[in-house]
Amino acid sequence: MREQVFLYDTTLRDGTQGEGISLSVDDKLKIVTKLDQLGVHYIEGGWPGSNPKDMEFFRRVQELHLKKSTITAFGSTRRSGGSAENDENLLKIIESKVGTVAIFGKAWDFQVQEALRTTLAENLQMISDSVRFLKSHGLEVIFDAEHFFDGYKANKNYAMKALFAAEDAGANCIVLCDTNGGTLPHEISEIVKDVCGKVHIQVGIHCHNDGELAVANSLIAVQAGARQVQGTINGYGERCGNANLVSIIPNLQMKLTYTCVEEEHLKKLTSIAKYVHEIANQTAPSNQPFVGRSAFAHKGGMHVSAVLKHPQTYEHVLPELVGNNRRVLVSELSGQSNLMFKAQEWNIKLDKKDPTSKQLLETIKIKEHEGYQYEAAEASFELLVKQSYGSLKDYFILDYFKIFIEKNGDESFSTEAVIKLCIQDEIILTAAEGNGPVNALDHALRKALEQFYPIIRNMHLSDYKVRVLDETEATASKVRVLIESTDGQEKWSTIGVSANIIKASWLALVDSVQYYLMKNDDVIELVYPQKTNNSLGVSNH
Ligand SMILES: CC(=O)SCCNC(=O)CCNC(=O)[C@H](O)C(C)(C)COP(=O)(O)OP(=O)(O)OC[C@H]1O[C@@H](n2cnc3c(N)ncnc32)[C@H](O)[C@@H]1OP(=O)(O)O
Ligand SMILES: CC(=O)C(=O)O
Repeated sequence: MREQVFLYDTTLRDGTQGEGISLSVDDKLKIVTKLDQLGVHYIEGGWPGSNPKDMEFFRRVQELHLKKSTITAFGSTRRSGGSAENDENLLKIIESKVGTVAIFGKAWDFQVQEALRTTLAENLQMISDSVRFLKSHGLEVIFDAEHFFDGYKANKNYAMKALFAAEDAGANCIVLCDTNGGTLPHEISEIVKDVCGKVHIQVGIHCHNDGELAVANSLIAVQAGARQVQGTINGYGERCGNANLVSIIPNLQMKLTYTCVEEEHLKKLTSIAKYVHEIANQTAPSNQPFVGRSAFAHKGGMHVSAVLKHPQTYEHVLPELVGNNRRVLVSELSGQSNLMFKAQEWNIKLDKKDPTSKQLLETIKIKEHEGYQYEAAEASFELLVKQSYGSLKDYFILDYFKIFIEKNGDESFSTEAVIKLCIQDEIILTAAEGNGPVNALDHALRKALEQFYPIIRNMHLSDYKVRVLDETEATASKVRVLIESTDGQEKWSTIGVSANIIKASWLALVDSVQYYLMKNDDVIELVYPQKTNNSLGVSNH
């Protein structure tokens, strides 16, 4: 029988204490909807006594019809020397109309003396008064014992008294917080076990990641008896962050024997992690466990060879179980197996023994040595494979291009490109201006191609990156140009390498256009059959 572990998400509160994370009320409401769909039990919306935004959140969240999640408010125990009934923070919690609240109180004598500047007895009274007050208003009360593990190590007797004060006042759950994030797994295990043997209400765990152990500490706390786990999506939070629920959930559910969410909801983890990164305006780390783009990306030839035989050889879980997917990267570290996998994706039949495959692998390794990086430019790689196997239709031939850059008297520069192409036996000469040489070339190329392939209007370049490959050569250095393009739906990346930045850009640009035309060949054939029935070569590769 699997035991239930309750999830308590604090992305909207502790998560926003992370540097660079700021969420509007609308952002918070969107995240709440997703967490409810995942099946998170508690969602801490914010601190009503902190700011008007959080107060507005608690007003508006009542309009959502949540299926699974309970919204909770956060706050501290009453101020030292005051009364709970008159405490502004506690009154704001009541005003927020939540049914559940988490209040934090000090469990470390050092903190009581240094941060609160009050007596140990008054702190226990603050905990007790605050819990009792909130309970008298009919709330479910979760008591977050701040700095519990440091407090336990410094003065176990006092740390336990803080917990008993909350329990005796009627708290429903006691959460042990590793607030400074420095506790080690074996300490967490021993201390949680001890506490679970001494209190009679549910015990929870709240870990920070300062020792990069927040996930491990949360898991071991559950094994030691904790039944509520607090954390954030993607591990956002104060300093180095909170325990990452996106990793905790599959570990508890797939590796250990606990239930947190319904089995089929595990598949939502990848999309929810991405969604929250997007809303929080954060770059998703590609190596994020379980859900990152690289979490199941295999690069070494040996690994790919084995994974193709059985995924378990280099994967700890199947990617689809958490909504992710397996990827194979191509680089100088590839073997034939990498090529086989990629070719399969494009419906090309490759034979490991075929000399063309061997030749292709050698070409890749030589090109990577020259500075190409195909794992970052899969569209260029696909073109290379198709060209090697003679299945690439060429759409235009470059005769020449010329670029004119003029510096005018008023400090401004003007740039113009002239291009001559052969497209379907016709010679086309176009000129265009741009705000730089690559932009002018792009415009001139499009002007020529649009006459034959109007579909080209649907695509544009969305990113252009240049990397100097050998800095010691200064302006004579080789450069790698990576271009990202999009048609509004798909994105693709292409690459060019040369000591001449214009040439490198041209190579990447031509690949980008060529790739788009190739991907839309059926449309081109359908709409302009008379213009595509010959095959012309572009000497780009
Ligand atoms: C471990 C955690 O993550 S706890 C959550 C931390 N998060 C935040 O602080 C974000 C939201 N905070 C805020 O908006 C503000 O700090 C407020 C509105 C809550 C308080 O603001 P201010 O009244 O200006 O106080 P300030 O932030 O400067 O100091 C905190 C006060 O709370 C007191 N305090 C700290 N912990 C507790 C506690 N558990 N119980 C009661 N009082 C506490 C401190 O002693 C200090 O009191 P002092 O001003 O008498 O020295
Ligand atoms: C309560 C809380 O956020 C902490 O102790 O880290």
